[in-house]
Amino acid sequence: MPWRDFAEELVGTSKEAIKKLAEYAEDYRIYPRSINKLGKSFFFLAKVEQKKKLIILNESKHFESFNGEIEEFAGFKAKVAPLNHHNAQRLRKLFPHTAPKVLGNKNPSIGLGDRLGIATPGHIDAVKESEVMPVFAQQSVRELNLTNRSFEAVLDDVSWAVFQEGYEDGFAADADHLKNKNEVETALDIGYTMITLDCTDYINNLREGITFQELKAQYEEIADYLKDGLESQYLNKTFVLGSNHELEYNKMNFYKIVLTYYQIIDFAKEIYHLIKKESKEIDFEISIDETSLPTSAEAHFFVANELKRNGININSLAPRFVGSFEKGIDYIGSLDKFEKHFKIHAEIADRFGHKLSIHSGSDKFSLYPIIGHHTKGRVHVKTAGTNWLEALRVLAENDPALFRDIYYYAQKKYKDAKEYYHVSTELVDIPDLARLSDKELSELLEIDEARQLLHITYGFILEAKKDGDYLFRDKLYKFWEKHDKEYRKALEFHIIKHLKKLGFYN
Ligand SMILES: O=C(O)[C@@H](O)[C@H](O)[C@H](O)C(=O)CO
Repeated sequence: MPWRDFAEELVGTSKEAIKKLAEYAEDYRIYPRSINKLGKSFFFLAKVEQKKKLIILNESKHFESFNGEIEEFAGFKAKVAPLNHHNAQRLRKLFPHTAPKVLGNKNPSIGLGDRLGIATPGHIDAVKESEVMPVFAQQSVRELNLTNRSFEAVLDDVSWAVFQEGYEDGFAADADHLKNKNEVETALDIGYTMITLDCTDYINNLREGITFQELKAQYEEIADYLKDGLESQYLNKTFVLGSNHELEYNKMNFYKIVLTYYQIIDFAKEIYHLIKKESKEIDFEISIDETSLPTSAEAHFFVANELKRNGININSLAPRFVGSFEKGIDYIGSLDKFEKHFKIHAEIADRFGHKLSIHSGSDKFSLYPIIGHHTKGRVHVKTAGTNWLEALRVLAENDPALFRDIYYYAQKKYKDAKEYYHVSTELVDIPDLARLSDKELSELLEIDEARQLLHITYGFILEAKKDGDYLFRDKLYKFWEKHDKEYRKALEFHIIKHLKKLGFYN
C-alpha cells in the first residue's frame, strides 16, 4: 500500500497531520513497502527500540491472532508483535505472498541459500527485474547443524523479509540435502515447497579399478526379481537420444550402474509416498551429486527411467558433473569436456521432463554460458555460501579489525571445517593477512584460497564462544544491521552477475 494512501487513510489529508506521521514514521523507521491494509487494520514493519516489529494499527479480529503487546503508535491503538515463529505462521496465512510457492515449470530458477537470515532483501533486489524464480529459503541440514538454525527459522526470516519488501512475485522454499523420513516430514510440516533428497547413503561407490569378476560376484547377490526386471530393460540394449547420441548398456557398465544406484529407487519411493500425501504440489529433487565419480549419461538415464517406471515424479535431478565443482570458486576442468557431457545430461533431463540442478552452483562463471545455452533456461542453479562471502566482503571494507579477527579464527578452524566440505585449498595455500593493509583486505574475496577458507568455516565463526559468550556472532549481526544497505547492494550486484552470465537477465 503506497505510503500516501496509508497516511491519508490514517490521519486524513491535512498536510500537518501527514507531516507529523511522516516524522513519526522516520523515527520508528517504518518500512514503507511493508504497509498493507486488511479490513480495518494496517499492517507494517517498523523498528521499535532498535528491534524490528510487526505493527498492527486499528483493532480488528487480527489483533488476537498475533502475539505481542497493545501499545500506542502515532496516537493509535496498536498491537506491537515480535517477529517470532507464531507470528510468522499467522503472517503467511493472512498475506499469501509471504508463503512459499512451488517452482513447478517456472524456469529458470535459482537457489539463494542464506546462512545468516538477512540476505533476502538483497536477493529480492537481484531477481525482481528478472524472469528467474527464486528459492529464497534454502539451507541444507549440514548448514543448519553448523549454524545452529532450524528450517522454521530459515523460512520465517524469508517471510518477514518478503513482507518488509512488499515482494509479491513468489518464491520457493527448499529443504536441502535431506537424508531421512523424519527430516522430510519436518520440512513438509513447516510448509517447505521443495524437498531435495540426498541419496548419498544409498549410493554404493564402487572401488575404482574393480574387476569384472568382482562386479559380477556383487551383482549376483542382488535379488533375482530385481535383476530380471532390470536386465530385460537395459542389458545389451541401446537407447538413442534426439541428438542421435547412443546410450549403450553392456555387462560392465550395466553391472556398475545397477550396483551403484539401484538402492536409491526404493529410498526415493518411500519419500515420494510422504510427498504425495501433501494436499499441495511439492517440487521433488533427487541429489546424486555427492558421489566419488561423475554421473555417466547412462547412469543418469537409468536413474531417471527407474524413477519413472516406479511412478516417482521428480522436478529436478542433481548429477555429479565431470570436472570439479568446489565451493566458492569457478569450475576446475576442461570446458570442452564439460560441455560434451553436460549437453547429453541436458538432453536426458529434457526427455524425462525434469530439470538439471547445479549444486555448488555459485561462482561457476566459466560454465554459465554453456549451462544457459544447453538448458535453454530449464535449469536450477543452487547457491548459498557465496551470499555469506558477500557479507564478509562488506565486513572487510568497513570493519577491518573484526574481519582480521575472524580470518585468523577461520585459519585455526580450517582443518575441522574440511571434515564437512571437500575443497582443494590447503592451509599452507591461504594468503597471510599480516602483509595486507586494511584497504587491501576486501581483495581477499577475489582469491580462491581465501574464498574457500571463509566459505566453509562459516559455522565455526558464527558459533565461536568464549566463557559462554559469542566471540563474533553478536558483533557481526550488529555490524550487518548497520551496513544493511551495503550488503543489499553487494548481493544485488553479485547475484545479477550470475544471472547475466547464465543469460537469465536482460
Ligand atoms: O553448504 C551446503 O551444505 C549447501 O550450500 C549445499 O552445498 C547446497 O546444496 C549447494 O549446493 C549450494 O551451492
